[in-house]
This record gives sequence, C-alpha cells and structure tokens, in this order.
Amino acid sequence: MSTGIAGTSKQVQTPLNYVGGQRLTPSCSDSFNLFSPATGEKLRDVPASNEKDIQNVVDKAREAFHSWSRESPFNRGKILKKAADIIRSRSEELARTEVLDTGKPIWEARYDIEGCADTIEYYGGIIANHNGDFIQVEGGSFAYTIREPLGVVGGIGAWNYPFQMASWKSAPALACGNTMVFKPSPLTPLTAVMLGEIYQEAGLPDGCYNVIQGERETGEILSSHPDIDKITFTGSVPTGSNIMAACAKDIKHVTLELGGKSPLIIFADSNLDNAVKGAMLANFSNQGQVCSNGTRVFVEKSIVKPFLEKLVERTKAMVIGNPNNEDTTVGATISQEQAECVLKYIQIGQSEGAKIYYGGERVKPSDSSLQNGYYLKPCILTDCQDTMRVVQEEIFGAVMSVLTFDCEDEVVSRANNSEFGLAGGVFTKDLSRAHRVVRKMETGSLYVNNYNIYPVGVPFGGYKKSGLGRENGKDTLDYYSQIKSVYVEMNDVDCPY
Ligand SMILES: NC(=O)c1ccc[n+]([C@@H]2O[C@H](COP(=O)([O-])OP(=O)(O)OC[C@H]3O[C@@H](n4cnc5c(N)ncnc54)[C@H](O)[C@@H]3O)[C@@H](O)[C@H]2O)c1
Repeated sequence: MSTGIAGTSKQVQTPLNYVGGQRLTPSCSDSFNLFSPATGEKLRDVPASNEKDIQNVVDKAREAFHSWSRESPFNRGKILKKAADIIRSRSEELARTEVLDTGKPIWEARYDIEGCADTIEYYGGIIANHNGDFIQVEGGSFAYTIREPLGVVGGIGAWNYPFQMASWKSAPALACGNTMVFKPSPLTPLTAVMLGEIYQEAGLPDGCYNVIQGERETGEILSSHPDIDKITFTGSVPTGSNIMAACAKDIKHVTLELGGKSPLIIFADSNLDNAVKGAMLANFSNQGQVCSNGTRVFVEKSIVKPFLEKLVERTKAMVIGNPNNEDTTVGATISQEQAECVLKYIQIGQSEGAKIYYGGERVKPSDSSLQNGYYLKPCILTDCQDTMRVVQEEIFGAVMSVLTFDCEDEVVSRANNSEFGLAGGVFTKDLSRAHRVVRKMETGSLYVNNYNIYPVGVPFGGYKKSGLGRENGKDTLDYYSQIKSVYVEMNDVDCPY
C-alpha cells in the first residue's frame, strides 16, 4: 500500500527489538507473521524473543536503573519534554507507520500521536512536584516520606493503540525513575521501537527503555521474570488474570487495563444530535476496537425512533476504505481473525433474537489493492435484551446494541448489571439527574453529554473486572513508585527496658 511517506517501509524492514539503545535481532529461531490489515498482505516475519533474549534485556534495564533512578526528577522531566517535541516533529511518519500496523484512518492515527506527545510532556512537567510528605510528630520529632521508583517495569500492550500504550506506560514509569522493558502486541510491533529511538535522541540513557517482540510465550516469560518489579498490562480480562497470577509468585506490583462492555444511557430530554454523535463516538471510533466503548446503548423508549433514524443517516455517511485517505472514517479491522470474530458475534446476536438495523457485513473497497483487507460496515443491532451474549460480552468491533428503557432506576440497575466496569456515559439536559446517575454507576470513567474523550490529566482505568490501577493523570505516578517513610527522633530514646 502506497503511503506517500518516506520511512514507513524502513520501519518494517529493520530489526524490531530495541535493547540497550539499539535495534537488535533476537537470537532465537521462533517468529510470527506480520500482516497489513488494510491490504491483507504479509509484511514480514518478526523474530520472537525467548528466555535468553529476555534475560539480556532485563540485565540491561537493571544496569540502567542504577543511574537513572538517581537522576533528579527535574532532569528526567527535561528529557521527557524533549521527547515530546521530537514526537511532534516526526508525527506524520509515526502516524503513517501506525496506519500500516493497525489499519486505522490516518486522522485517528494523527490524533493518537499528538495525544502521546501530550502525555509524555505532561509527565515531564509534573514529575518534579511528585514529592513525599513532611509529618510533624510529638516532642519536635518528625517523619518524612520519599517517593522511590520500583525498579525494572515490564510493559505488555494490546494492538488497538500501539504507540499510545508504549507512551502511556513508559512516560510515568520513566518519570518516576524506573526503567522499562516493553512488549507490544505481535499484531502491531512497529511504533514502540520508534519511541525508543526518540527517547534516545532526547537524551534518555541507553537501557532505560527497551522493546522486545513476541507472542503469548514471550509475555509469560516477561511477567514471571524474577528481576522484573512490576508489570503494567493492557489487554483482555483472561490474559490480565493470568498475568496477575504470574506476578503473585514474586509479589510484583501490577497495573491491569482490561476489557469492557460499557453502558451509554440516553434520556429523552437529551439534545438528540449530540446523543447520536456521542453514540457513534462510543461505538465506531477505531473500527469499534476501543476498550471503553459504550456498546450497550440504552435509549429512553419515547425517543428510540428518531434516535435510530438520525443514527442510521449519519452511519450511512461514514466512508469505509483506504485508511491513508484523508476522507476515510472507517479503516480496516486489525486481523482476519478479529473480523471473523465480529461477524460471528453478529450471527449469534441474530440467533438470540436481535435484528440487524444497519450494516454488519464485510466490505470490499473498490481499490483493487485493498480487496483482501479486513473491512467491515459498522453494525447497529436493535431488539436487544440484557441477557444476550452480544449485550454481555465484549466484541471489540463496531457493533452497537440498542436497548430501550422506561425510567432512571431501572436503567441504572441494568447498566450496572455487568462483570465489567471500565466506562459509561449519560446524555441528558438535566444536570442533577446526570450527576445522580454518575454516582450510582459502577465504572472507573464516566462521560456526561459526550463520550471517549481522554484529556491527559484525567486518570483512566476500570472498576470490577476491567482492571486495577490507573493510567493518565497525576495519580498514575503513585502506581510507578513506592513510599519510604523515615522517622527522625529529636529527643532521648524513651525505653521501658
Ligand atoms: N482498559 C484499557 O485501557 C484497554 C485498552 C486497550 C485494549 N484493552 C483490551 O485489550 C483487549 C484486546 O487486546 P488483545 O487482543 O491484544 O488482548 P490480549 O489479552 O490477547 O493480548 C494483550 C497482550 O498480552 C500478550 N499476552 C497474551 N497472553 C499472555 C500471557 N499469558 N502472559 C503475558 N502476556 C500475554 C499478548 O501477546 C499481547 O501483547 C480487549 O479486551 C480490550 O478491551 C483494554
């Protein structure tokens, strides 16, 4: 697929491990295939890292930790801020490479990359203020606390926001003085490595940020490695559960950003145009592959008809096709397997009694080079019931389930009827009701009169099975550091013995 941007094909061909400040081909013979979602063509074999490779990279990260952890927070912050500037200066190349890896539309990739620069700059800016406390105790004695890094952090990412995952994890980790070994999803290995080169150019010492490639086995070795102090993971609930179990053996710290099946509640008094736009943002961004998506859309009965009419009108206008085109709004699903999984869920929904109101089929774009890409038309399901699998399970594709409701108490209780608790949304003009509903919802993020907005200072993470810990915002620094308390006696020791 032609991108018109120099550099993206180079990013595919070069070694994709990044260890001790350089690209490296790992020693082992195992590898996995990398495909382009947009064209279905195989791009290359990617060598996977084994135990020996991981030992080598963890050793490098441990060695780098000794000096990086002693660097002043202010100086660490300066390097991060410089990295943010470099990201902005290379944003088009990064965005095009992200498109090649993920199949997402170019405008979404640009938005992601800009957000990553903001995140890295944000942590660069706030880290100098992440200090301990002074506590006055009796008789003039006192105590103080010191925030210290954890050590070597292992990061494991999913495929829907590859550069963002590497950035959201590495920025707070490095700011706190940790070093990192990051394993991207095997479906999207390219841009995490570019981040390593950007950090190096900004002045990050070699070995502080490293990348290894691999599939489940590589992730398992990393998460059970005794010299890793924390795992920060983004992915599915079953994998998160396995990782937590692997971390239990050595009592490692763990942050888990997992799946969701979030509710979006639309009351009859909403601004209908905004509610329709919100529902689309909550379901169709990034081909529906967003963890926080509000895929259970509860619409108050009296407005279902006009809501669906407006929704279909806007959805029909979405442009499906080449993700590198400026006007494309729906790119390719990540893989053949994921596209089949989404279509299978739609079939299951139909067999349970849901109706396809719009879309839900494979699309072959007219451009002959895209015929084997993984394109799907966004899907709207009606006649849904709370107990259906399409309403209970995370599909991770552009499938919106529309449900109806009569009153507030009923809808809140149904919205909370989920094992997940990542996000939720409320559309209403009645702000008292909005805040009342927000307080009753069992989720980590809530949106009032909008959806899927991620300002850099706002913490993000889940309740229930959707995760542990937070990313973004200043609270995240607490998850990448530990507190040392120091008591200082100012008097003679008072001892009963
Ligand atoms: N909460 C969030 O912030 C967030 C963000 C994006 C995606 N997600 C979730 O991610 C999922 C989709 O991503 P996915 O299909 O890549 O998830 P996944 O769980 O299949 O894989 C995620 C990563 O874990 C690795 N892995 C797999 N098994 C492992 C094991 N046993 N030990 C260690 N590593 C292992 C994979 O190689 C990959 O890098 C969805 O459930 C989605 O909701 C959550």
